[in-house]
Amino acid sequence: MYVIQVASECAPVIKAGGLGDVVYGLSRELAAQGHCVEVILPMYDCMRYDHIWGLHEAYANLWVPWDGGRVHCSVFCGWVHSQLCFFIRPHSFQDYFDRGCYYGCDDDQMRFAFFSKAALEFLQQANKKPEIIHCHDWQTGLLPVMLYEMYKFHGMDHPRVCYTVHNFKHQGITGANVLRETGLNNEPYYFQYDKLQDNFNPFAINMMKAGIVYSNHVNTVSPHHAWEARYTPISCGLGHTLEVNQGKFGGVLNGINYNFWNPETDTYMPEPYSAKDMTGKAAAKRALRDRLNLEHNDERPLVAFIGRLDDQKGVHLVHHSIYYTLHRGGQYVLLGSATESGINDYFHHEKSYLSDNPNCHLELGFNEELSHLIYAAADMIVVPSNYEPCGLTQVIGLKYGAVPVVRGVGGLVNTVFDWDYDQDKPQEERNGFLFYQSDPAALESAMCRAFDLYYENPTLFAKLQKQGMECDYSWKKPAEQYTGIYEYIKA
Ligand SMILES: Nc1ncnc2c1ncn2[C@@H]1O[C@H](COP(=O)(O)OP(=O)(O)O[C@H]2O[C@H](CO)[C@@H](O)[C@H](O)[C@H]2O)[C@@H](O)[C@H]1O
Repeated sequence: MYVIQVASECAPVIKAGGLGDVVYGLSRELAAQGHCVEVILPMYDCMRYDHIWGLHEAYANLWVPWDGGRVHCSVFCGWVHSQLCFFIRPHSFQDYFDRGCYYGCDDDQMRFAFFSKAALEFLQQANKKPEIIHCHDWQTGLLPVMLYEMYKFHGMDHPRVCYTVHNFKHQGITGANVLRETGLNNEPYYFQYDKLQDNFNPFAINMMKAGIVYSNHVNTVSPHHAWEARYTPISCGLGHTLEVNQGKFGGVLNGINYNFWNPETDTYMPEPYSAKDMTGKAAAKRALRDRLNLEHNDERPLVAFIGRLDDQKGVHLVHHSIYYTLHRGGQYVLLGSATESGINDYFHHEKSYLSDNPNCHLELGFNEELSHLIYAAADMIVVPSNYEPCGLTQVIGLKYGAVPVVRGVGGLVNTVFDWDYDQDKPQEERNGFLFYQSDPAALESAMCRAFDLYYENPTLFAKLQKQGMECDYSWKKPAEQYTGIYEYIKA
């Protein structure tokens, strides 16, 4: 099958979080299973050009109809670790993708509406005929609208659209001007409740709702989160839209790419290791302690948090996990970045307060290389999220022998099975610790069991680590599920 992914991220060249991992990992696995896969991305000035091989201009003159005129774009093409990617670069005074950041601009909705339109225009002008266009998150929500309301009538009547929601919190809610600029001119038509109108603001359109309404299939990234989205307020106002579209909505659990996330081959670590021989993990711990000036003391378990410092991730519990770890004699390493200034200030303050502590390091920023070393060095990884559509850090942690301590929400309950209490799995298939309430006492109830096992029964703790490393969260099964969805909507 010929599949084109259209997204705002693809790791490692463009990565702000898990979306990038998914677009890359799924594309590679689909290709390995025999499909032809291409990825269309914005060409940001700040992306990791060092991860692109053979970058060259493939189409010099892509003219994109926009705001009653046309915008001149170039399309570059290159390989990101064997994955063929196209990068769209507009030459307009707005400099949509030359902002030194991926997101966070006042006109984000306009930037990504433009990108979606340019992607379709590129497919049409380059005469590409994908059977499936796979769109991700609100940034590409208008693509199926433009496909079925405009481009279908210009010969693109074949592609079917699969739309994946990675995070219901960010929906791309914006005004009617986006419709005018894209050429979706019939405002009263799109401002209907069963079309693009936001469910709560009658004067706004909702780009994620647009993707849900117009795509042939919609999914989120774990079965449990799909259930939460239907039956709890976690879908942030889109519950009724999902109810109406329930026949085409489901959940596919994310995988991770074991070529990239694998302690046996990871080049960011000092020594490789595997479930059979864990000596390399001790070397990673030494390297991390050296790098971050932490005390060298093998008695202390190393606890880590890696992720966006955002309300979603349960920052109040992340904060509590630092002090609980120190109280239990452990070491703590945090790697995270915050976009909200309040949260950012809070963790900067915490960082300076703890700066002299030899058992704690807070690294505030985004650092792919360091994240690999932390996963490898950690004994436990904490994921105390308020909500979590899937979560990748616990799955990566498992592969590196970091035992996950997670809150039982979203995809975390589809991937982590409690060592003491899981009702369905035998103990030899369990891999971590869970808690359910979102308060410090609940977090402690799980962390306490992890620390007790580490201190009181190291042999069993090592067994638990190995069981986690042997779990299979590769992309093989999820990619087969996506192929099934593609086949179904294509028929
Ligand atoms: N400061 C930092 N430095 C280096 N690396 C960092 C980093 N902060 C995060 N990362 C990396 O980014 C990825 C984050 O994965 P998450 O599952 O937490 O994604 P996120 O919440 O962004 O995305 C959303 O999409 C994904 C994919 O569908 C869902 O799993 C998730 O639940 C949903 O919220 C991991 O690879 C992690 O190592």
